[in-house]
Amino acid sequence: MAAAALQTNIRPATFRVRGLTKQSLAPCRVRCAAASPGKKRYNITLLPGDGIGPEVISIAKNVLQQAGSLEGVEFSFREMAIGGAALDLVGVPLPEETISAAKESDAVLLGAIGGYKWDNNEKHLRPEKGLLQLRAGLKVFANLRPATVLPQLVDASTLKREVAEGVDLMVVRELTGGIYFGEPRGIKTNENGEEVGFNTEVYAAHEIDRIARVAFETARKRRGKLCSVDKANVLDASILWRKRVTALASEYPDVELSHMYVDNAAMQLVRDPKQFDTIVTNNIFGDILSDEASMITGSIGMLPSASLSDSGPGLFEPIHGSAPDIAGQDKANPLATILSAAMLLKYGLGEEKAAKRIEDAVLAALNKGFRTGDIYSAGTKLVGCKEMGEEVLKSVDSQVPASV
Ligand SMILES: NC(=O)c1ccc[n+]([C@@H]2O[C@H](COP(=O)([O-])OP(=O)(O)OC[C@H]3O[C@@H](n4cnc5c(N)ncnc54)[C@H](O)[C@@H]3O)[C@@H](O)[C@H]2O)c1
Ligand SMILES: CC(C)[C@H](C(=O)O)[C@@H](O)C(=O)O
Ligand SMILES: [Mg+2]
Repeated sequence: MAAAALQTNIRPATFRVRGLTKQSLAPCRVRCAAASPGKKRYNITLLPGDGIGPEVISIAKNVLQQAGSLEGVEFSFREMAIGGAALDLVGVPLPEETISAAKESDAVLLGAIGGYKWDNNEKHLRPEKGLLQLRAGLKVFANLRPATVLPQLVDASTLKREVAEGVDLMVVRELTGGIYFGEPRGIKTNENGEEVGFNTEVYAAHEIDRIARVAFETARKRRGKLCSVDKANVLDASILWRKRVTALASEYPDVELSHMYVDNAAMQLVRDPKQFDTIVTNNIFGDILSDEASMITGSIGMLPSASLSDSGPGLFEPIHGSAPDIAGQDKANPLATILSAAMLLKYGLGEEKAAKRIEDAVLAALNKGFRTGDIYSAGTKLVGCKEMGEEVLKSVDSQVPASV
């Protein structure tokens, strides 16, 4: 009953994923079967989730399908429940059927989870728990969050034009460790009868090494600058983090490594964001700094992300949440999710041409002046979530063949 209730648009899986290479995080290679002649076929798990999640996912799905079809790529979509939607359906935030489907697919595209309705649930019955279980279950330890100020959106930034213009940085966030998962944790009553809440920031050397390698490789393919952000002046876990990252630097002589305390990094991001190329940091600092970086680009509604493991499907999601304040009002900016679909093609499937089609279509829609409310500025055309999606779709259609 649960499986039937959770699934829509189900098609059977027809192939397996071989996975990402550890060293280079090259796109995973997929063995294809049962596609039309000359076509490649991939299975995608869609997790719309809550709030604006379903609104932005239905748009991103259409864009993905269209860009793929122009490049000889077919998709089978399987929609599954997660977060509050899953709690309402079957009483848990990550049903067994959902994690199984995600593991069997070639890539996972998620909208967002969470909402007021479930805010007072016990912690194991919160939508957020489902997302954390999904990330842990897929072992997606490397979360890439690019923040790029597009020339079309410089005026949407809250920073001055000369500060925001040309910003192009990548936050590499460790995603399956640190204080989010560390034990012991909990709320207990101490000897004075007072309640005490506690969590543990913990990193093993191998967890630091593998995320640092991803970051060095990422920096190497970008502008060759890596800034490791920690709190090594206070936290033991950060002292080890800095030691391990420093030790790896000799393997990447072409990458210039620097270190920065997180409080300074938060300040430098708004003072002079152009100083950053690639930032590597732990789970919680990456969560906070990426939201901060998103505003430099104009809106949190613009930032996509890719979460990758050593092998198996990647998870692709906008960095924003379910935005309950605007859910159901056709106000959400779908571009972060559309650009997450482009990251899915590029990092998850190695379909760079189809990815480029989506990126170009987003730029084309912006060039035509279309803006959702969060990125609106005088002289541009205010549209809703659906219309922005339709404009991106039209731009995908009207493109000449993409060159990568
Ligand atoms: N990955 C996720 O699914 C994820 C991420 C962050 C927060 N959450 C959850 O989402 C819920 C709301 O959290 P929050 O309010 O702190 O963060 P949020 O990101 O949902 O919203 C913060 C602000 O940004 C706006 N916003 C977010 N996305 C937007 C978009 N695409 N277009 C236009 N405006 C957008 C919202 O309207 C709101 O004013 C909570 O339950 C939280 O736990 C989920
Ligand atoms: C919803 C929450 C668990 C999540 C996080 O903290 O990782 C979110 O803020 C994010 O950035 O994806
Ligand atoms: Mg966050």
